[in-house]
Amino acid sequence: MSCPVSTDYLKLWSESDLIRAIDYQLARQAVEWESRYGTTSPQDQQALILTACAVSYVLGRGQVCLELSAWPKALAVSPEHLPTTDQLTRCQTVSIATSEADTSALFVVQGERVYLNRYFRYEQSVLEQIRQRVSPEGMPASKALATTLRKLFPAPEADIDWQAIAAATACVQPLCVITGGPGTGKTTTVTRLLSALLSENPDLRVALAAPTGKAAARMTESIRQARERGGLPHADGIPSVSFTLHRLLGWSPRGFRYHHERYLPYDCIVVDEASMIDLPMMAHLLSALAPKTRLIFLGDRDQLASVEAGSVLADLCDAGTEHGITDAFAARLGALTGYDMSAVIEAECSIMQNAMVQLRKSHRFGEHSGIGALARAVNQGAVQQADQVLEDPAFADAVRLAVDSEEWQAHVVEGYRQYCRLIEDGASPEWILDAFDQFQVLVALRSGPVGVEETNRRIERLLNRAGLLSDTSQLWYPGRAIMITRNDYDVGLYNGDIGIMLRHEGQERVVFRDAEGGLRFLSPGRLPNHETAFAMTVHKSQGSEFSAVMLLLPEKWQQVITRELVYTAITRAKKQFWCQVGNACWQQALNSRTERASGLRDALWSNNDAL
Ligand SMILES: Nc1ncnc2c1ncn2[C@@H]1O[C@H](COP(=O)(O)OP(=O)(O)OP(=O)(O)O)[C@@H](O)[C@H]1O
Repeated sequence: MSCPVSTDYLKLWSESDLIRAIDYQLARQAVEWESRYGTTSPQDQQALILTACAVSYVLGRGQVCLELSAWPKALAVSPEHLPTTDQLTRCQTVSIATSEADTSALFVVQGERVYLNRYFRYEQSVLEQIRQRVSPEGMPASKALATTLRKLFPAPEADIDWQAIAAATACVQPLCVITGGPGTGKTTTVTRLLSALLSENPDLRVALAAPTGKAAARMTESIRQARERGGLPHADGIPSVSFTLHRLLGWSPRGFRYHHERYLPYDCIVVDEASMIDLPMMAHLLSALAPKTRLIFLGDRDQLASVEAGSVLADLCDAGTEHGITDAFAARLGALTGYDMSAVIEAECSIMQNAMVQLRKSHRFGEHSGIGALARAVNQGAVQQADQVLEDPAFADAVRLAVDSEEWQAHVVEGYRQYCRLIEDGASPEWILDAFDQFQVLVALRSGPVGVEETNRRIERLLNRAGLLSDTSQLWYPGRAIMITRNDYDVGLYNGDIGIMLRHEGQERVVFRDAEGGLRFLSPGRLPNHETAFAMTVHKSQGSEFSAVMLLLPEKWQQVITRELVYTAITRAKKQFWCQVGNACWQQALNSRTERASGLRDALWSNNDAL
């Protein structure tokens, strides 16, 4: 941009969808608020307009703050018009007047980072809680803990069993992160470690939670299976249901029931799919914990971050790096598990290092799994290696389809055939819901020829032409699969919940699974916001798994198509993964990372005093 910026100019940007209406509104309001506190130079005013717009714009893209060195490319501003550090500092004097007596700064500037005040406070609150909770050497434990852990994780091998280390860490750290890709044993480990904690204290009050209803339901099921496999002592103390985080914290339109003045009534809380937790939710969760409540996060640091702003899990894991820990903590873990931990001692440790364990060995995807090999290659951005996996006939479970072929359509018809048959036969709703989980089409974008809306229309037409679904030109027809897109606490449906339209007792009903594994039948008119779900975006698929996944990417690469997005899509598949993507888009996707600006990582690294 070469001409000076004015709010009128931003209005034009907003009207042509370059920025969001809310970005323009914030810039306009900033100028209004600023004018109450005296006049500034036109240059300062321009810097203020730009800063307000850019901070809001990056927030809409999941970034907690604006980093001056990473000015958003979409806001094409020539270097001479970029705000200077001095101007930013002066921007801090702009305040929001909530009442005559009460004003608070609109922005907080920290070096090169500019935050909206509220987000700065969330970040500070998370940081403060982590500093208070992570303990350099861990909490004291009973003498029996080592014996219990060695029974639960028997036969020390030559190589360190990181599941045993993760369990020991979570038993002695008030806050702990266990990260790992699919099938690395996060659920198995947490089930065993809960058994160990319950052996220490049979009255321990445990809660299980996840960010979405779908993820909570999956956690319930995984924990049930792990309990059944385990034959674990005190397994009765492990809950058989999981909450959504909103439900755990007692959210209502009036606010949260549990907060810094009324703590959650649990001694230990396990949160699965923690990569999906955004910064405001993380701040609420941490502040609602009693000082002695233990918190265990499970998640995959390499997955896409939350849809809303923040990438807290990845930030915590980045501050934990590899398996390095302090010598005192290594001795502690060694005594608990029987492993020699001397090889992983690091002199310089961040505060998170003694509280984060990464599981690397996948027990689901062995050496011969194409899905596992592809996920690893994509994660490393190794395009050539990923291509080899996709082309190697030995890896039949990870296959690339030619862009101009109609092959994907044949797979879609096959993928949904069994599901459609069950609909036609009027099979039990449980079977139908199970059949729907067998296959899923994933896309990266909302609009365009390979966007979610158009792809759903194409799939409906395909299934109709194949004689598998009828009446697909109607809004509601038997077999229409929908996904809820907004939490509705009154109806009890949550973002990501999947429902299927059926004829039930002579009525049109949409069937959902509830958190306890039962069924709910609702009339279509009662549903909160929803959309057709034969295809869904990769973002919406987080927290779900399917037997087979088909990923459709557009020919032309777009900024949202990153390595993390492709990795998340691949790791939704349990048995089969197909993707249709052109070379250029594939290469660029694997070479692009999702950038998430935040001050958390640096702050966690800089606080070494406690260690
Ligand atoms: N140490 C182990 N030895 C053998 N099998 C294991 C081990 N740990 C886990 N498994 C098996 O690997 C599979 C995946 O384990 P689990 O569900 O605990 O992984 P996860 O990391 O929670 O997976 P997801 O990311 O899908 O939630 C299960 O069948 C489990 O029994």
